[in-house]
Amino acid sequence: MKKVNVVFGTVYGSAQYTAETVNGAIAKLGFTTTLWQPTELLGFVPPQDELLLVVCSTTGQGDIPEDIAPWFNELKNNAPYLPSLKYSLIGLGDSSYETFCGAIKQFDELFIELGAKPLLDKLEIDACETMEPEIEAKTWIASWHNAVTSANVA
Ligand SMILES: Cc1cc2nc3c(=O)[nH]c(=O)nc-3n(C[C@H](O)[C@H](O)[C@H](O)COP(=O)(O)O)c2cc1C
Repeated sequence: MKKVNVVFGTVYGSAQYTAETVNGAIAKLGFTTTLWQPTELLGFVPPQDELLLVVCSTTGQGDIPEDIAPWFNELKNNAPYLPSLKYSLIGLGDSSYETFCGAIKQFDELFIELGAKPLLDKLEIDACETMEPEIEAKTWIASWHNAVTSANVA
């Protein structure tokens, strides 16, 4: 089975808890996972023969949290070409902002620029609708697993 890299960006900790929960759920499915701390990410170029899952909240006005912003900027500036990379995205946001889940949308645009391919539609979790984003994310992992299996990339 492929290895899975789980990375997260957070301000108040919800995205971290969500990332920890999905990391556990993916490991339970039999995948080998690495849960990266945002501080460890500088210099990390996602290996293209492994899967990438980004869990990220939005701050400011559609902005990327400060903890993961250096990695985002590094990827943007270095622009590694990653045509074989399959990525998945979970965004945490609040639909009372016009820039709902703006950070995960920025990640989506960045990975498309780098040539990477989304494994399935991103999940956007709305704080107006749930206080427990990790539960929605854990349910979504079933779709993620289906996509991995049907794309035959496991
Ligand atoms: C100061 C501030 C600014 C925010 N800006 C946005 C935003 O632009 N778009 C959005 O969708 N959510 C926004 N949010 C909502 C957070 O993304 C949401 O509450 C999320 O669950 C927080 O996750 P975290 O604990 O991982 O940081 C904002 C929240 C705060 C407190």
